Amino acid sequence: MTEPVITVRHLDHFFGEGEASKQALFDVNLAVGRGSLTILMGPSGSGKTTLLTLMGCLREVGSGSVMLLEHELCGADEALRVDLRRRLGFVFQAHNLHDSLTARQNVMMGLQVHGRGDPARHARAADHLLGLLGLGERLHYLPGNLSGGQKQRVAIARALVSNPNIIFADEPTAALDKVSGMAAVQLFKELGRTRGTTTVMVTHDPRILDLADRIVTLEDGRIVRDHPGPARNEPLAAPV
Ligand SMILES: Nc1ncnc2c1ncn2[C@@H]1O[C@H](COP(=O)(O)OP(=O)(O)OP(=O)(O)O)[C@@H](O)[C@H]1O
Repeated sequence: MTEPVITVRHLDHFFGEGEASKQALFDVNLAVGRGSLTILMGPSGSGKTTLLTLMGCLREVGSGSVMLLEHELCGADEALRVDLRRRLGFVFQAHNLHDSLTARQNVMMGLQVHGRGDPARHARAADHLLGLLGLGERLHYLPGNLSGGQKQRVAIARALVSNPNIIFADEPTAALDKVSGMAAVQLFKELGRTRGTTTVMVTHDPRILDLADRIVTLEDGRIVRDHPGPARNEPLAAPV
């Protein structure tokens, strides 16, 4: 594996406190290599989203260890987590686009949270990604005039435009047809190859599995399988 950008050790997670407390993750251990595409699978309620949000600094890590980009998240303060989140891209099912902004402007929002910059350069970066995702003709459309799949692709472009170190995606292709779903995941892979961008993705989409470097399956809050995906380009074992 390339050097890990995420290392999870003995991670437990509980929702609620006292008698109402419910354990959602049990002793999860995982290392994710730079530039790889890791898929998290498993039945509903198995803990995929919980794990993704813990690794993505969207929840506090209370037990065990998560090293993210060389920083420990267990006990990390909000300032560090905010700082780290700036280096991450998120694609979630509820795409949270701004209804009053065009596709281009929504994607540019992904850059504006990083501070001021040259608006013309931001627009060019947004247009480039929207073009790669097949929305070059829809730059000036408002979300209300886009289909569910087109909105999802705008959300993907917004997550990618800041050139994040790691992309966390929860069912990013659920609303997409086969061609645009594959194109989106190919783009994640391409970014992995050319820029070392790492992707961790929850999906039930069997069409995507062929593109995975790694497939991790959760059940009842535990990793029950962790194996190389078909696209893994390293040899499975060192030759002897
Ligand atoms: N905010 C919460 N409060 C209490 N329990 C929660 C909360 N979020 C998740 N859970 C519970 O934690 C467990 C894991 O949920 P999680 O959403 O991580 O599963 P999942 O594998 O992502 O499921 P799905 O595929 O349906 O999204 C479930 O039993 C769920 O009910």
